Amino acid sequence: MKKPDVKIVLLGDMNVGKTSLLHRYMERKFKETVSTVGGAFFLKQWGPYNISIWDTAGREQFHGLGSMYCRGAAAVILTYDVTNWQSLAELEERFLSLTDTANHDCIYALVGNKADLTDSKAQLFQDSDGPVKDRTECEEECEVLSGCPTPPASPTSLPGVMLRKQVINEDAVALYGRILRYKGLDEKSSLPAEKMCFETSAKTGYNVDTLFESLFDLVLPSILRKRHENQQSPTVDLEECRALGSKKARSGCC
Ligand SMILES: Nc1nc2c(ncn2[C@@H]2O[C@H](COP(=O)(O)OP(=O)(O)OP(=O)(O)O)[C@@H](O)[C@H]2O)c(=O)[nH]1
Ligand SMILES: [Mg+2]
Repeated sequence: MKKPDVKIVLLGDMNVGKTSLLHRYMERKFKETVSTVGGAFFLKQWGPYNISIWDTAGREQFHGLGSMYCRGAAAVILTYDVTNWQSLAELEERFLSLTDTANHDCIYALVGNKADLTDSKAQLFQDSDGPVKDRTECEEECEVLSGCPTPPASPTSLPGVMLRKQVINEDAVALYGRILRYKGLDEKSSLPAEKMCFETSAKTGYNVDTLFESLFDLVLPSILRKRHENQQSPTVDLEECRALGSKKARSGCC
């Protein structure tokens, strides 16, 4: 198994769509999920580098594991659900302190998932690798969501019913500022909120590639630094070895 050059961790409350985001990115699919137990990782080859992306359980009972997964992380994706205000509040109340074990130069992204439920652009987005949905399929999904048939199509009508957006981008931007302050970082010399606050849909794929691939580019300096340090003093990262252990598959869980 390849040794990861860098680690990215997904954190956030249960049900916000962390696992679904990873499936969408790695497998190009939106599929049924079961609530994550513990954590699981995927390995992504990005150019000459190997990036491990860790999915964690949002359920309270696994909370204690969070800081272990964050240990040595170069980036943390703090995920919430745009239709659920509490899921944003939980990031600050419950998850932020877990990132104390991340790298000192760790970068933080705030991700509002399920944008397809509130935003027609996200709902109509078509992942280039995903199956093409026809209008009937969209209408069926809409009926499941709303519990009633969609009105007859008109040139301006949306294919689905929108839910109320409980978290707007400004809320995420404000939280990003508070995260920087919590970390003792200066806003002016940190990555700007506009670059680090995303809205995504794991369901349609909206912004999912942009999210992961922007982060991959941003963690490159961390990879280069780590490689340089390893060349200076070649040591074995015991924690990483223990965590990744004898897993032979490309992805796994623990
Ligand atoms: N409409 C919509 N539903 C989504 C989206 N992402 C996830 N879901 C649904 O939300 C539910 C939870 O998704 P998961 O990916 O399992 O959530 P999670 O954050 O991994 O949850 P835990 O593993 O319990 O922490 C599932 O029913 C998904 O189908 C999305 O972008 N849009
Ligand atoms: Mg999960």
